[in-house]
Amino acid sequence: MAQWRKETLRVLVDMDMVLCDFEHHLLAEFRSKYPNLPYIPLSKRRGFYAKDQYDKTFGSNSGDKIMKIYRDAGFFTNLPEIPNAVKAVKEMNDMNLVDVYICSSPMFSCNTCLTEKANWIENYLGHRWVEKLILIKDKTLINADVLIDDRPEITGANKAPHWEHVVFTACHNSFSEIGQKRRLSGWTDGSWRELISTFLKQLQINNVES
Ligand SMILES: O=c1ccn([C@H]2C[C@H](O)[C@@H](COP(=O)(O)O)O2)c(=O)[nH]1
Ligand SMILES: [Mg+2]
Repeated sequence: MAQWRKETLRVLVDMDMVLCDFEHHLLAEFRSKYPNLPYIPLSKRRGFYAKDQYDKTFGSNSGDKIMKIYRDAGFFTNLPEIPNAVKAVKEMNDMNLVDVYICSSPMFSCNTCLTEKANWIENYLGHRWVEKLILIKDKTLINADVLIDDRPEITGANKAPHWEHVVFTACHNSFSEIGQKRRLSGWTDGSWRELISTFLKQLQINNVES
């Protein structure tokens, strides 16, 4: 019987706070809309949901204002790029034996979020990449080797996802406890190459063993 050999490293790359700067844009919009209201500078952001921290710090009126901003049409299309993300992801996908997909959780409470996320990918990465876009609430259901994502805890229906979660450093998680997980601090210092090379070596070892 022919042996099944897995030959490519499948990498999932998240969107918000990995490819696109959700937090920076959210704060800029909040300050421009409400110049007289108190705000949380990015250096003081803690916890995944901005709304939760605004609720706790300034009351739910402030949290509701924050939420309204990211639910408004145009918010997701207009997110700026995380520095060097597009170049790095394209280079990663061009590496021998590496196949990159974009994997993002859509926000169904925002009517335009799905199409805006696809628009962002088309605008920044190009039309071909829209076919590599996976929009799903539960990332544990996707079979891949690596997931690069800023959310420190990723849980879902599959209690033992195949991928290894690498935590991408963002303002809200820089002080979060991440246990044994690896971190990627950004796209500008080239450390993503070493990370992917380590995974590739592991894959080659597994291929030889199988
Ligand atoms: O404060 C926040 C931060 C994020 N969200 C939403 C917006 C997105 O739909 C997801 C995160 O998407 P990924 O591309 O998978 O990072 O979470 C929010 O509602 N509030
Ligand atoms: Mg994210």
